[in-house]
Amino acid sequence: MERKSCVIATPDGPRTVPTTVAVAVGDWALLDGAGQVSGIRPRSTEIRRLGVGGQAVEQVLAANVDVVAVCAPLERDARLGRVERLLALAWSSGAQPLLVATKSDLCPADDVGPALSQFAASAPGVEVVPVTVTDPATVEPVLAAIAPDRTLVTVGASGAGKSSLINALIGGAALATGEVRQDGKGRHTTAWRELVEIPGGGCLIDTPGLRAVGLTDAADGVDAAFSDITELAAACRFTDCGHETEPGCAVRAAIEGGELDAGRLERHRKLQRELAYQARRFDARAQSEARKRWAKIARNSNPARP
Ligand SMILES: Nc1nc2c(ncn2[C@@H]2O[C@H](COP(=O)(O)OP(=O)(O)OP(=O)(O)O)[C@@H](O)[C@H]2O)c(=O)[nH]1
Ligand SMILES: [Zn+2]
Repeated sequence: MERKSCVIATPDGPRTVPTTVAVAVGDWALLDGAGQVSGIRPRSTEIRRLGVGGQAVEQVLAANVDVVAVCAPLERDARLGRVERLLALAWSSGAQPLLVATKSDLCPADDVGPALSQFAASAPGVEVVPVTVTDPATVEPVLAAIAPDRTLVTVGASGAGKSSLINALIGGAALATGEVRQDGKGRHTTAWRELVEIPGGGCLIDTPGLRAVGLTDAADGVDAAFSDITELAAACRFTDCGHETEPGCAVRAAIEGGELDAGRLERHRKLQRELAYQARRFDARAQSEARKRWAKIARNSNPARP
């Protein structure tokens, strides 16, 4: 997405400047003599998703992020597929994911333990932090993940509590948080992307509500997000085991032994199918563009043709 101007942070505060290159929030901008952005420093990490509307184009949501805080309300039988998809997005960015279980004050006491266990099983290798904005001490582990100079981005469904978490982290009301609609569907409360400095060191990026996240080129991220299944599958008798009825299947054995949730295997399959589908679409788009380019070259080299 090419932008004609962008907002950069300067020692004197934010400034809107023209740009000749596509920039993402978190980029380090290089300014030329005329004061316009003429380049960006190489990115250490990149959070990518499919363009809005599911077009086969990639969109960089944020750059140079160190920690991706996947936000989801703490509840029993939460939408784990959505959490796992965001964790795959986080892993594929190159940043360290963190699972922030928001609004823990709304979770009935009896459900807290089981809900946290479900989150932990959906997030191998990821720290799970329950937080509530009603108790500022609960965000301490998140602050610890940012200090002293790291950048954290929040991702999660609209209404998941991203802006509220950021407010709690900076200890103020810098971002507007929206009222959730009475029908419980929530609404798009943040319409911009913002980079905020935390008084204690580090930076926060708030992205607009991600209702649907299309993964792109995230096979490694999906592998990392499902490292438990990837590791189990390595012990299957057949290297191409489909974990259906094959003999010596370590994945099915883990499900039968109660160590792996059958639903998680299903969700893993679903994400893999989606990735394969997206890869085909990207291929098809690349081929169609190559055809158009060649047609144009052929027309230009033979002006007599229509
Ligand atoms: N009870 C309670 N409510 C919370 C908590 N955190 C957020 N909320 C409420 O949940 C609603 C949504 O919170 P936001 O922080 O605006 O959610 P968001 O993820 O930033 O939403 P978008 O900007 O749409 O992406 C608001 O009404 C908040 O007041 C919490 O810890 N406890
Ligand atoms: Zn198997």
